Amino acid sequence: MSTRKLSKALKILTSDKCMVATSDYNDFHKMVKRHVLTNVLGANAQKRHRSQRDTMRENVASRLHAHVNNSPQEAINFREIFESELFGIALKQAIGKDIEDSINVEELGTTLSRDDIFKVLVNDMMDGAIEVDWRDFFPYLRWVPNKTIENNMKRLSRRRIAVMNVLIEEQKKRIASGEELNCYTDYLLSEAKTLTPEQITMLIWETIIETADTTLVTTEWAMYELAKDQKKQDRLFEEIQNVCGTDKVTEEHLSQMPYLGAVFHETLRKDSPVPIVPLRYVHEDTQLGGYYVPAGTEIAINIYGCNMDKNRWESPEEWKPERFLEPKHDPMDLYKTMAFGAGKRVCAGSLQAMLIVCTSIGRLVQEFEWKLRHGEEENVATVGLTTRKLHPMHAILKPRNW
Ligand code: HEM
Repeated sequence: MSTRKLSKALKILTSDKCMVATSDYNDFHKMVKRHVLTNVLGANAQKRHRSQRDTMRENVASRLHAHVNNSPQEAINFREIFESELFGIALKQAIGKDIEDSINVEELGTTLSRDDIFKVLVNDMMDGAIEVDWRDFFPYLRWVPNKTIENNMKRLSRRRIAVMNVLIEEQKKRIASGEELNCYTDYLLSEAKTLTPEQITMLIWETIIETADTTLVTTEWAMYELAKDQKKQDRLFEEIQNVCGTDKVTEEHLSQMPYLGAVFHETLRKDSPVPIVPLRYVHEDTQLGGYYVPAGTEIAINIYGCNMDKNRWESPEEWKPERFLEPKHDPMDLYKTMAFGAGKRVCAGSLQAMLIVCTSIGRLVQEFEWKLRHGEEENVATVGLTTRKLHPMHAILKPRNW
């Protein structure tokens, strides 16, 4: 049951399954998953991209300090800063560099700023992915035209491809001038000879959208929970002080900080960023948990439901990192909440997500005391394909002396 079935909207937005995450389970999937792990997301690739993550943490910390220095009483919109820095990492991994100026997209007859590009490549696509075409639910009526949704998806897709083509053309010129960078574009252009230009464009874009969203969602929820619960935040700060002393939190410290790991896992459990695994499609008759599952069945795995099951978790509605400190939990086991799925289609980005989320939370709590803005506690609604907070968290920060 390792293949995917897509909605009409997703078929258009993924250029008919032309991504690792949405492809059928076949040779194409195996090849492109190997490519993304080799150059971007696998353990060795992540070592090579290490300095980008370190730079990101420094940038986030200094932007937060700048805000506190200028307006200490004013609540900060954490998402604005974190999202922008995360997009920077996504671009560096994908095309080798961040976007500093605006770019001219001739095909669209316009010039786009970095924020506009983020919207075209990430936000518009996330919104498009949850467009509901009623024909998905009544396949025997698929012949009835529904041009509004179809045209809208085609427009979004065309804009995304136009922007990606400009970014990739710039990199081709750079490579032709003799400047090579450690990034997915350089790798695919030189190694993936059997892929078409359209496939290469889609695969490069895929790493951008995947880096830019779920990691933000997880970090924002974790900071919300910590800012809401002073005692748990103090406990984490104490652990950071004991382990890091006067050094800044780095990736080397992670294995010595079980409470930080527990904060990560508990956030994935209670605020699962991908609450339902992208639909799996059964391509061969099979057995699952003693049940016969015929080929052609679509399976939706409700991770949120599993993680809120009272028979498995005590008081599941409470955010309690302590539950992950029990000896039965191995802190490096990324799959105890199933937040990253499992099996052949397991998330390829779990290591990157863990490294960025954990070190960011550690550094943010090391630098500042976090308190939610008045009235912020009630803002728990979510919106979108992932569990993005509907209202970005606003917190008041107080620099710590450490
Ligand atoms: C906390 C952050 C993240 C969560 C919770 C998450 C969750 C998931 C889930 C549930 C799946 C489907 C797994 C299945 O069907 O069993 C998935 C697939 C995938 N994810 Fe993630 N993800 C995260 C971060 C990332 C990042 C940062 C990247 C890459 C930059 C990424 C890349 C992928 C890819 C390529 C797949 C498709 C794998 C395949 O189909 O073989 N993910 N993710």
